[in-house]
Amino acid sequence: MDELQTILTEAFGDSSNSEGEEEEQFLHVHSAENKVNGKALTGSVFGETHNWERISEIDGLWLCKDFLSPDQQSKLLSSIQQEGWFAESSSNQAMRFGDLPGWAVELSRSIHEVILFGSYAAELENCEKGKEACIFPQDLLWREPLFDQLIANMYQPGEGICPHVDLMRFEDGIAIVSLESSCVMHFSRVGNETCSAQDPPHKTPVLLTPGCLILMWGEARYLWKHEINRKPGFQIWEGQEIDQKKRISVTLRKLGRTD
Ligand SMILES: O=C(O)CCC(=O)C(=O)O
Ligand SMILES: [Fe+2]
Repeated sequence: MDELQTILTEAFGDSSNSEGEEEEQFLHVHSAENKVNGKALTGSVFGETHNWERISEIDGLWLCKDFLSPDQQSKLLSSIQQEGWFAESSSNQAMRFGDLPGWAVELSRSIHEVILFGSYAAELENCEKGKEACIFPQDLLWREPLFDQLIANMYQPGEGICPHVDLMRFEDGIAIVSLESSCVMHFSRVGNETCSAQDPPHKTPVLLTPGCLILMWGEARYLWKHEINRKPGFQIWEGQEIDQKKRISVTLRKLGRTD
């Protein structure tokens, strides 16, 4: 068994013997391959390669565009649909605390795995070291549970979310999975607000495509606001206005301790 597989097996157990077998398992570890000698390293989870991108302007902001395959996205969407949260047109948000639904536990586990693979790949490639290269700090990655709160948001075309920093009641280390429509999420530094049209605050755009995962920790979580403005004229990427559809996102966080 190769080294990476050993680490994963130690961390998660044998994936063929996973818990919650009554839940449909929409994510599985199919293969793990690495090439320690060559330059190329393929960290593969669910039989696919995952690429991590660091948003260089913002410390602690990471994007994994290919987190979920189209098939995995459909399965996740149907798990969400089965919850019935968005059955009524008036409802566009659902929150769960504590014990998360089985599919969300599985999603958290997959997030843990892709971070672990990505971190291991970066270490083997021996590229950047230190804080800058860290996809997710170890103390956050290994906390138990990784996440115990979820919000599912559904946005119709034109709907978004105002600039905000997530509440302090949540710990550091937040994950957001995007489904259906692509959108641009903008990040702006806290304290850089200006109302002047001549001097608008600098915003960093990040394209969230269906199936992508973003992680926010440290500065990205505490010192930057994030927003999605889907009003006409704001969803521009590479000079083109994004064709908006309904969008669903799943945000996973960990409640802070109250003691
Ligand atoms: O829908 C999203 O992608 C973002 C959601 C969000 O920022 C939040 O719920 O705090
Ligand atoms: Fe947020």
